[in-house]
Amino acid sequence: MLYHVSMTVNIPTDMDTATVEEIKAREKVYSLDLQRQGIWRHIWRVAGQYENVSIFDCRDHLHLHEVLMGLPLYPYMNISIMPLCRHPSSMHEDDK
Ligand SMILES: O=C(O)CC1=CCC(=O)O1
Repeated sequence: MLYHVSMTVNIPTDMDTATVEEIKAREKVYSLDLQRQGIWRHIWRVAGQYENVSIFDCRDHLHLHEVLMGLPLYPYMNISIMPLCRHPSSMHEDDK
């Protein structure tokens, strides 16, 4: 199942820089691993915001939930989710 997910990151301004960098580094490793597995299909930066728009390909809602809960930045995110289904006019067979 495909999901449109937007994540807005709000790291507390009083968190020390080394901790922020360590969490961001873990977030990148986690994200790249999911991208390699084909679970995190796309990620874009929202211009001018500390926000991304992503497409996830998960088995079901519970799988998506577990993937998102595992994000190192999860405690500092607001997340919005839209489940997607294939548009009848889509020419992409894997849009499902
Ligand atoms: O910077 C972000 O939008 C949060 C994030 C998700 C994956 C990643 O590497 O950073």
